[in-house]
Amino acid sequence: MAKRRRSRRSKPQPSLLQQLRESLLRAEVIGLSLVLISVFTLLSLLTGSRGQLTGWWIDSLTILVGVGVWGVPLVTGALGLWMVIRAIERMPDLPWQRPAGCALLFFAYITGAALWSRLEPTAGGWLGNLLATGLSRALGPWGAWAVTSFLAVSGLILLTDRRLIDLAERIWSWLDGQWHARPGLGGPVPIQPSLPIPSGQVPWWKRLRERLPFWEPQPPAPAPANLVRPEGRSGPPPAEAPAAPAPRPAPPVTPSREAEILTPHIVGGQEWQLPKLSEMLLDWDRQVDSDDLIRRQGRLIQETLALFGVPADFEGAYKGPSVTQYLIKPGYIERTVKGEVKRVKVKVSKIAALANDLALALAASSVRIEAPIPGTNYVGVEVPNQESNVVGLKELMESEAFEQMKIKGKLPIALGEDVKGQPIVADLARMPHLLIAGATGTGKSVCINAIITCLLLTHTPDTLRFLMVDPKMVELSVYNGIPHLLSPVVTEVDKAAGVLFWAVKEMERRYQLFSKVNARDLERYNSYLLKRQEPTLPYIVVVVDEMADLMMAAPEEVEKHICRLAQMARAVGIHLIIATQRPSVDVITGLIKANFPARIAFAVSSQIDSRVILDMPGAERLLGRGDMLFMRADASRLERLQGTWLSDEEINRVVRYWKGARTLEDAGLAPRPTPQMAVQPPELAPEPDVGLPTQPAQTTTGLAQPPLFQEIEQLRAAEARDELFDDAVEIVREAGRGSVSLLQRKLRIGYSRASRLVDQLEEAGILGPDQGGSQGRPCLLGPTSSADRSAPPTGGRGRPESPSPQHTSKDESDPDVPRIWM
Ligand SMILES: Nc1ncnc2c1ncn2[C@@H]1O[C@H](COP(=O)(O)OP(=O)(O)OP(=O)(O)O)[C@@H](O)[C@H]1O
Repeated sequence: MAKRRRSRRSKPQPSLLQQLRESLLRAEVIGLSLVLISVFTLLSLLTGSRGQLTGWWIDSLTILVGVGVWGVPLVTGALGLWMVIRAIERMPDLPWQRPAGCALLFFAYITGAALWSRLEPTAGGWLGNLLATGLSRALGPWGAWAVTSFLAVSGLILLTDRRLIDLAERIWSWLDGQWHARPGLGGPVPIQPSLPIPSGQVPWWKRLRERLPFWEPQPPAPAPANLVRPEGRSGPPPAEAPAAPAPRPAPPVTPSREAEILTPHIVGGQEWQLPKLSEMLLDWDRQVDSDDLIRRQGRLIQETLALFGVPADFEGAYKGPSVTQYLIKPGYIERTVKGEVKRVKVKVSKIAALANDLALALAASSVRIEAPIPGTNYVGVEVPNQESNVVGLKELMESEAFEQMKIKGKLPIALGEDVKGQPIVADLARMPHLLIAGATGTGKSVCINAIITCLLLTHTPDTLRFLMVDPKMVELSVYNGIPHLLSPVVTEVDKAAGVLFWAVKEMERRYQLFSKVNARDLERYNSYLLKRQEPTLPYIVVVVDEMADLMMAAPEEVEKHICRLAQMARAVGIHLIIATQRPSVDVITGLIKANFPARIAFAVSSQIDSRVILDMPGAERLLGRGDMLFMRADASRLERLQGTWLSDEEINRVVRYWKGARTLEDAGLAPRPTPQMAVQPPELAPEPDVGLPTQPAQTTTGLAQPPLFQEIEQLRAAEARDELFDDAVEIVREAGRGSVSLLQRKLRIGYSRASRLVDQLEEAGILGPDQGGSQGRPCLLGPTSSADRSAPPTGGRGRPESPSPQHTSKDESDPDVPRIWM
C-alpha cells in the first residue's frame, strides 16, 4: 500500500511542451485540421480563386499526383470527419485495412491515369509517372495494367472489408433478385434493404442530429385518450409506434369466390369417388405488409441492436403469412488482446437475448429469434405482420409440394405455411403419430379439422378409417355420419379409453394377419391382398381432441394404450393424433412424449409449457390464431408455421359430400323413414348435428355406424377372463354340469379361482343357475356349440380379415340407400 502511494506521488508532472503536444495531437484537432485542408483544397479546385498559399498547395499537389489532386480533398475530408465522429461517439479504432485500402486505390488511380495518358505529366503527376514508368519497364504495358488493376481490387477489398467472394455473391444475388423479380416468376425472394448500413452502426449523422440542441424531433402522434402518465411528468406523449400491436384480424369471412353447387355423390354399391377440391374448399384473400414498412422495420432492428452494442447488418427479409423474418448478419466487435486489436464476430446468443428489447423497439406483441437460421449464417428475427393472413387449405392442397407428397406419401397432410411463405406438408404415415398442444383458443381444433379434412379429400373409406374422441363434444361431432368413421364420434370420457383399447386389439389382430403371410407392414400386406384380388385393409387414424380429460378419467389405462399404439401401431397402419390444451407433465408424460417424435406446439403461456411440449423454449413467443411450431419426427429443429385455416362452411361441404345426404335431398330422392331403416340401436345412432345452421337436416339415410362398443365390451370381457376358461368350458361340457369343487379337482386350483371361473361360465351363458346340494349347475352347451361359445369373441362382428364392405339386406334391396359398413 505504502509502495503504491509512493509510486503515485513520484509520478512526474507532464511538461508544458508535452501538454501542448498532447492537446494538439488529440484526434478531434487532427480531424478538424484535415477537414479544413480538404475544404480549402476543394474550394480552390472548384472556384479557381487561389491565394499564394492555396495556389502553391494546389500546384504542388498537381505536380506530385496529377489528376489525383481531386482525390486528396475526398480522402482527407473523410479521414478528418471520421476522426471527429470517433472522438465524439467513442467508436472503436479504425482498423489499418481501411486507410491502406484507400491508399492502394489512390495509387492505382494515378498510375492508371499516367498509363492511360502515355505519361502525360498532368495526368498521373510525378508520382503517377514514376510508378507507371517503373511498372512498364519491369513488366511491359500489359503487365503494368494488370498490376494496377490488382492494386485497385485489393484496395476495394480492404476498404469495404468484404471478401472477393462476398462481393461476387452480392453482385450475383442482386442479379438473381432482379431476375426473379420479373413478373411471372414465382418463389420466395427476400426483400433486400434499399440502403444497407455497414457494420450495424447507427448512422453517424442520425446520432449527431439527435445531439444537436436545435434539432427538433418529429412531432409525435397524439397520445391515446386513455394514456395514463406518472404524476409530475409532462412533455410529449410517447410516439405511437409504427407497428402498433394491431389486434389480429379475425379470419376473413368473405371468401373470394362463392360456393357452387356440390357434385352429386354416388351412393349404393358403386366405387367411392373423391370430392373435387374446387367444389369443397374456398379461396381466401391475402393482404401483405408493404416492402417499405419491412425495410424500415429492418433498419430499426439493426439500429436497436447497435444501440445495445451488437453490430449487425440487416440483409433482407422473408414475408410470411403472419410473421416476417428479418435476416440479420452478425457483425464484428473489436477486442484488445495483449495490446493488439482483434475483430471477433458477435455472439448469436447476444442477439437472442435482445428479443424483448427488439419487441419494445418495434412495438410488436412478441418477437421470436431463431439464432442462427439452420444452414445459413443469418440470425432470424421474426416480427408479427401488421396485416395477418389466413392460409387456406385449398391453396396448400393445390401446391406443388402437396402434389409431390400425394405421390410419395400415404397420408398426406397440409399443415400450413412457413415464414418464407412456403407450403409445409407432411406424411402422417411417416410421422407416425402427432401430438398437438397449446393453450386454449390458439388453434388446435382448427388444425385437427384441417388434417381430418385433408385426409377426407384424399382418401375414400376403402383406404382410410377414423376413430374420433372428442370429450369437448362440439369440435368433432360434425363428422358424425361420414362413412370413414369406425364408430360415431365418442364424446363420453369413460368410453374413450375403450376406443384406445379397441385400437390396441385391432393392432394385435393385424399383426397376427401380417405374420401369417410374412408381411412387414400394411403396404406389403395390402399388395399381397391385391394380388389375391381381395379387399385391402384401410389405414386407421385415431383422433383424440382433448387428452387431459382422458388422462384424468383413467390415467394408467390411457397412457398404457397410447404408448402401446405409439410404439407398435405404425407398421399396421394405425396412427394417432392427440391434442391437449393442458401441456403439463401429468398429461404429456415422459413416456407419451418419447413415443411422439412429431409434435406441434401452439402458443402457450410460459416457457415451461413450451419445454413440456417441445423440450425447448419458443412456443411462449407465438402469437396464437394458428401460429405454431412444428417439430418433425426426423429433425430436432423447429419450423414456425401459420397453420391451415378451414372454415365451418368448408368442413360442412366435405361432410355433406361424404354423407351423401345432400344429393338425395336435393334430388328429392330422400326416402322417408321406414321401420326397416331404423336398424341402429339408439345409443349407436349418429349424434344429431346441432347448432350448425349450414348443415342440412339429417335424413335417416345416414350411414349406419358399426356396433363398436358392443365389440369393445366383448373384448374387455374376454380380456378379463381367466386363462383356464377354455379348459373349464371343456370340463363342464364333458361332465354335463359344473361346480366349484369339480373345477377345483380337475384343474387343481384353489377355491376362489374355481368359484370365479364358475361365475364367468355363468356370465358367458355356459352354466345355468345353481341347483343346490351336490347337483351343481347344469351345462347349457350342446356338444357342437362349445367351440363357438368358448372362442373369445375377438371378431365379434364376424368380420372378414379385411374390413370389406358388408351390405345389409337393406343395402342390397334398395340401391338408393347408402351402404352400411363393417
Ligand atoms: N390457422 C388459423 N388461421 C387463422 N385463425 C385461426 C387459425 N386457427 C385458429 N384460429 C383462430 O383461433 C380461434 C380459436 O381456434 P381453436 O378453436 O382451434 O382453438 P383451440 O386451441 O382448439 O381452443 P380450445 O382448446 O379452447 O378448443 C379460431 O376461432 C380462429 O379465430
